[in-house]
Amino acid sequence: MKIAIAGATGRMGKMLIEAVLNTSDAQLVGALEHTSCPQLGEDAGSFLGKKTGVQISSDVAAVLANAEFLIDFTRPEGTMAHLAMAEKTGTKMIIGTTGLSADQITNLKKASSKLAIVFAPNMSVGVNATFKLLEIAAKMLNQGYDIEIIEAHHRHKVDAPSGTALKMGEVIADALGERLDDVAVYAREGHTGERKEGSIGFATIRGGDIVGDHTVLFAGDGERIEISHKSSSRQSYAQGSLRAARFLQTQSSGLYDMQDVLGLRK
Ligand SMILES: NC(=O)c1ccc[n+]([C@@H]2O[C@H](COP(=O)([O-])OP(=O)(O)OC[C@H]3O[C@@H](n4cnc5c(N)ncnc54)[C@H](O)[C@@H]3O)[C@@H](O)[C@H]2O)c1
Ligand SMILES: O=C(O)C1=N[C@H](C(=O)O)CCC1
Repeated sequence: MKIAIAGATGRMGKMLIEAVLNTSDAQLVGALEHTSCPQLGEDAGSFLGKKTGVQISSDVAAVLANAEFLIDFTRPEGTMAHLAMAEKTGTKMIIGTTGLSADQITNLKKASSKLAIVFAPNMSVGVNATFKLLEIAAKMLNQGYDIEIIEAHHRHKVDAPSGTALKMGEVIADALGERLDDVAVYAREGHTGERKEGSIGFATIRGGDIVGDHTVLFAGDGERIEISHKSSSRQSYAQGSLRAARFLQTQSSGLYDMQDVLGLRK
């Protein structure tokens, strides 16, 4: 698999470069960064003390012309710019960027009529298994349990709630026959009044180097059930992304997520 990495100097970009270099069926063919990145022109493996022969570049057209796959963990505006070029070059995309707007997701859907894309807020196997556990729990605890989603991430994270927390909310709302937009409560402050029955609350913690923790609390009378996932390394996201690339080898178009990649779709 000829793979280019976008956001090559970021937390995920570096993890992905290392994973590609250590994977026998993958070859690093490009490393993208935005035009003001100080490391442009450096070898993409220099942070590992390795020479890969791939320079960090901001030339999206040139990098994508040479790549079968682009793994993109950047920012929504970067991902959209890369997508526009990938549509021209036919480079399949694995997108982990979170915080996309509804319009940006509509653009992804349009592009996927001709381009194969995996787009998922969390590439780890464990989180995607947790989505299934939440679906089962929500169906079993659909009366008398208040649902709250608590997520914690490092101090550098720029979007909230996390894409994973929002997806957990969607999975639960869907299992309960609701639309997340109708039942979500994203913030509480001041005199909020009593909790609205059937709402799904979100709470966000940001601090230190927390890789990513998610807990869904089902709070009933006299008991609480918690379903938690905790990431201790970004490796699980990188390995999931490589699984997504392998999955896309046999797809010529369509928008997929990790449930498709892992064969978990019902
Ligand atoms: N889906 C998942 O499994 C998963 C896992 C971890 C992180 N993420 C998401 O991935 C994204 C990146 O996370 P991170 O911790 O690596 O962030 P980061 O800030 O460490 O890295 C982002 C990289 O993108 C680059 N970038 C920023 N804006 C750009 C633009 N407009 N064009 C091109 N490049 C641009 C930055 O220079 C940087 O190298 C976030 O949205 C995060 O929520 C998703
Ligand atoms: O570190 C981040 O940023 C993460 N973002 C994803 C999200 O928003 O859910 C996945 C977990 C890590």
